[in-house]
Amino acid sequence: MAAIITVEFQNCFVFFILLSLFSLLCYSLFFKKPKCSRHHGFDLPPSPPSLPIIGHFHLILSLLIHKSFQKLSSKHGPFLYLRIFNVPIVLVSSYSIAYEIFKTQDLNVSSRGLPPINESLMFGSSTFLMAPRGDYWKFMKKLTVRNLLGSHALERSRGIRANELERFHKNLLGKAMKKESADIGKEAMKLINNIIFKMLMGRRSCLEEDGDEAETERARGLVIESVALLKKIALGTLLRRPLEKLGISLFKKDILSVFRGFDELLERILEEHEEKKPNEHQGEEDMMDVLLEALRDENAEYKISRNHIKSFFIELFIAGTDSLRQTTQWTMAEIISNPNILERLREETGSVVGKTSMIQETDLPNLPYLQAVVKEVLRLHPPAPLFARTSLKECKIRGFHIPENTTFLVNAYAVMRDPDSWEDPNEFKPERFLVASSRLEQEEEKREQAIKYIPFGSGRRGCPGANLAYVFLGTAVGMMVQGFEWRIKGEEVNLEEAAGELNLTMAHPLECTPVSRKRKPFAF
Ligand code: HEM
Repeated sequence: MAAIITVEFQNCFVFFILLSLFSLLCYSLFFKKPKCSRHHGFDLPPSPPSLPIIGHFHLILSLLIHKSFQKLSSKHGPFLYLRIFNVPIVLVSSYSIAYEIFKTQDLNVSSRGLPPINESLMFGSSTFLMAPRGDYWKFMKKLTVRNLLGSHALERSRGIRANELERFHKNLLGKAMKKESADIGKEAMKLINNIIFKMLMGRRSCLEEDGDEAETERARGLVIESVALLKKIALGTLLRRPLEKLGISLFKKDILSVFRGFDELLERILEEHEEKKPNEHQGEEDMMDVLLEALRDENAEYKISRNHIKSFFIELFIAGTDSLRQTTQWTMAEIISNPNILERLREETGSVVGKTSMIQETDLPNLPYLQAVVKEVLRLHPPAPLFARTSLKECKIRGFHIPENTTFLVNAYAVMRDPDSWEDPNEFKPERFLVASSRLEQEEEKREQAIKYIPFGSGRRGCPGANLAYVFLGTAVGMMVQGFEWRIKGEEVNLEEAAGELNLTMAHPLECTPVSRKRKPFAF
C-alpha cells in the first residue's frame, strides 16, 4: 500500500505553481482549439480552453476566485465544464441554471463530496457539514432545527441573545467614553461567539461566565485558525479522490493541529456536562444536553458518537462565526458610506422602537428598511460567494450530460450580480427589497427572490442558520445605528475585497470610533 505523504501548504503551492508553468509552456507549444467536450458519447457543458495535465487548475489559484469565475462566465457562458486535473467541475453563474439544478436535481446534489481528511474532527469522517444526505445527516438536521436553529428554538433562546446584545452595547459605550476605536469585525465576532457558545452549551458552560477569559480567547483563536484553513480544506476536498490514489493527503498537518486544539477544549466541556446531575438540566436544556441524551439513548434513530458531537460543534462555530463577522462589517461599512441610508434607518428605528429603548428581535418585523439593508448587503457581499455540491449520479441539465461525482460550484456572487436579473447589480440599493404594495405583487416578488437571491444557498442543504443570521444582523446593526455615531479615519470607508480568502472579506478591517448618541442609557 502506498505510504501516505502529508503535503504542507508551501511545498504544495510551489509544486502547483511549477506544474502550472510547465503546463503553460506545453499549452503555448502544442495547444489546439479544443473540440466540444464529450463524455461516453454525450455532450458536456461548454468548456473554456484548458491547460494540459492540470486542466483549469490555474483558475482556482486566482486571488479573488469568485471574481475570476464571474469574468470567465461573462466571456464563455453561465454553465461551464471545468477540469481540475481529472476532477470534473461544473461552474454555475446564472440564477436560471441554479434554479433548474435545485428544482430538478436537489436530491441528486444533496451531498458535498468526501471530506478532505478522515481522521480530523473538523471536516473529517464524523462531519455534519460534509456528511452525505443519509441517516446521520437527517437525524442531526432534525435535532438542529428542533433544538437550535428552527424558529421555535430561536424564540426560546431569545433571552441569551438579548443579554449578549446588552453586554455588546456596554462594551461599545465604554469605548465611546474612552474615545477608543473599535474593530467592528472583531467586536461582532466576540458577540456571535458568545451567542453561539451559549446557545450550544448553555449558560453554565459559558467560559466567560466562569471567569475563564483565556479559554474563550482560545476558542476564538481556533475559529480564526480554522477559517484561515478553509481554502486549503476546499482544495483538499476537491483533490482528495485523485491524490488519495497516489497516497497523498493534502494539508493534513495543518488541519490536524487545529482539530487537536478543539478536541481538548470540547472534551473538557463535554465532561463538565456529563457530571451534571439529571435534575440540574430541567427547564434549561441546551444543545449539548440534547446530544448527550442522544448519545446515551440505545433506541435513538441514529447512534451518534462523541466525535459526532465534537465535529458538529466545531463546524457550527466555523459556519456561523466568520459569516456573521464579515456581514456585520460589510453592513456597517455600507451604512457609514451612505449617510442617507443611515438617516432613513434612524428614522425607522426611532419611530418603531422609540428613543429610549434598545431594539429587540420582536421589533424586526416592523423594521422593513433595516431588513432590506441587511438583505442588500448579503446580495452584494455574500460571505460565502461560492458553494459546492456533488452529483451522486449522472443527470441531464439544459440538455447537457453531467457525469456522476461531478462537483457543482455555484457562484452566488455572480448570480446575485447578474445584470439579466438585477437592475444596477453593482449598486447598493436596499429599496429593491422593500415589499411591493399588493398581496399579489408580494407573492410574485417572494417567488422571484427565492430563485435569484441565494446568499444562504438553496434546497435541502441550504443554510440552516439563515434565521439566526437575520435576527443577529438586524439587532446588532440596529443597535449600532440607534445608539452611536461612527467616526472613521480618513475621508471614506475602503470597500475593497481582500485577496486570497475563500470567504468574502474586507481588505481593510473597518475601524471606527463610536460616539454615544444618548444622554441616558437604553431601557431594557
Ligand atoms: C450571514 C450568515 C450566513 C451565510 C451567508 C451562510 C451561508 C451558507 C451557505 C451558502 C451554505 C451552503 C448552502 C448550500 O449548499 O446550499 C451554508 C451552509 C451551512 N450553514 Fe450557513 N451561513 C450563515 C450563517 C450561519 C449560521 C449562523 C450557522 C449556524 C450557527 C450556519 C450553519 C450552517 C450549516 C450547519 C451549514 C451546512 C448545512 C448542510 O450541509 O446541511 N450558517 N451557509
